[in-house]
Amino acid sequence: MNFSIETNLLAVAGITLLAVISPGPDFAVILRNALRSGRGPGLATALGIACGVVVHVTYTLLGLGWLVARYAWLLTAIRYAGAAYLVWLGCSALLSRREASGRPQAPAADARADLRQAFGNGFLCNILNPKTVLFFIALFTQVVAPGTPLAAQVGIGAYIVMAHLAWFAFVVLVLTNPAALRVFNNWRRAVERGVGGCLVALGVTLAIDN
Ligand SMILES: NC(=[NH2+])NCCC[C@H](N)C(=O)O
Repeated sequence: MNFSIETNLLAVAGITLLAVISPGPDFAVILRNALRSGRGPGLATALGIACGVVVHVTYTLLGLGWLVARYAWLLTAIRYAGAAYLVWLGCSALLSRREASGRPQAPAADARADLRQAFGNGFLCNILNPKTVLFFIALFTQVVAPGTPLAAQVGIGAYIVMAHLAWFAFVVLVLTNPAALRVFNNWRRAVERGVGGCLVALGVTLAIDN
């Protein structure tokens, strides 16, 4: 088959958008952090996710995807670590006692710690998702390589990073606008429990799903 580079780029653009937008662990952790801690930590979570994607893009561009095929235990290890992390995030949302989203009067040091923690949540959640690992390997072996010029491959990587950042930042901005927060504040406990339950369910599914 002889796909033109334009066809390939369109395919990559479309496949990426679908993968980014379809709800999964990253989406759940964005919900958890934006609703719990507000806009700043929500955006820090989105940035963490995007940095996780930078890592996926980097090892894929370096041609290290074959490691996962060669050492199957690598993917298994990522899967169990990711599952445990999601269950932990979910349980902490289920058991959370925090008040008022965004905690406007939080001391500066607390606020910085919140941002760092939120960034780490997004980063780890993304990096430990075996489906994202497989997404990159499949995309770069089936659609991008081997004839695609390196500059185009780097451009595709940058596009995938930006697509994650833009989508998840957009979700955070929507969730933390005043109207949405008013609704959320009336249902705070239920929503936090619901999101926590989803995270635990995603973790358990990841652990038992082959
Ligand atoms: N290309 C990917 N698989 N990206 C990460 C997954 C994004 C997915 N929509 C989620 O919310 O978890």
